[in-house]
Amino acid sequence: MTEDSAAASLPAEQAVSDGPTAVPAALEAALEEAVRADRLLVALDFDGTLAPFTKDPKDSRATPRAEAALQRLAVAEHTWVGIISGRTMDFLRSTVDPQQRMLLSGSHGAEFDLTALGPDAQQVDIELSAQQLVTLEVAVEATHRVIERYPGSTAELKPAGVCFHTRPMADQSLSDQALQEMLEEYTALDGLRITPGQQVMECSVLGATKGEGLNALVDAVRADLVVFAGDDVTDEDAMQELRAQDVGIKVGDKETVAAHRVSDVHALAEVLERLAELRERSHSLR
Ligand SMILES: O=P(O)(O)OC[C@H]1O[C@H](O[C@H]2O[C@H](CO)[C@@H](O)[C@H](O)[C@H]2O)[C@H](O)[C@@H](O)[C@@H]1O
Repeated sequence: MTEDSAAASLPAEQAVSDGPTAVPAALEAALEEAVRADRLLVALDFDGTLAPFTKDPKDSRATPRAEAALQRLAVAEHTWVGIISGRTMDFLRSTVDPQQRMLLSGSHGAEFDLTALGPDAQQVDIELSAQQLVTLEVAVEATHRVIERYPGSTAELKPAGVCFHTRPMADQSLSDQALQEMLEEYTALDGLRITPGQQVMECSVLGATKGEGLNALVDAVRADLVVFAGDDVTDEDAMQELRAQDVGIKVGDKETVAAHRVSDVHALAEVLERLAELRERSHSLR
């Protein structure tokens, strides 16, 4: 049994309840330790972790509680908030962090905007070779072929890839079938990194992972300790990079190497609130 599955099996009254939060006891203990770090990075996936799923990807937003906690953490001393997402940098800049307080890694670790650290900070944009552009075009054509066969499915175009969405489809078994067909189409093509997700099948002509995204943020702020949360398969690439002292939190019930688990975006928002509160308190005592 992992530390947190032990915590999850505790009776409700044994969960720590302090003010508005009810964080599992093992996770509460890990957060109390984490806030003692000199340099703390709080790194988060976006969809399914901060934001509930929506039919149209353009509509998704972090929950108000998560957003408020992130803003508190982003202005806390020696504390940085990072977003490591499959979303495009345009979406992260315009919708997730318009106030430019966060470190951003988009397209699953392929692009970065670290200007929250200062005007000279690193920015990495996506540049594709001629061959990669051709591969991307072929992948987009394959996506449209499957969309024609499955009404309701949609495509989300990205600078280095394409995301095939089935959430708008009413019939779950047809949605599963469509995802399988999309996987087969992408697998038949060379030069693609394929990442299944929550009612999406995504491919990219770049091989970057969220593990690389996380390591770049850790290096940029020289973080002693990371708290990372994510819900999906691609987040496991970042979970795998966590060090002994770091805190990994899985959102939802998918398989994970993380030591801790919470049920959904709302439970994660409570954890972030608690983290903000503990970090502020620990600084006020220094
Ligand atoms: O790494 P993430 O921040 O979790 O992004 C992964 C993909 O998330 C988005 O798709 C998911 O959220 C959509 C909006 O709620 C939902 O419609 C879809 O079913 C989910 O899979 C996003 O649209 C993709 O671009 C991201 O790669």
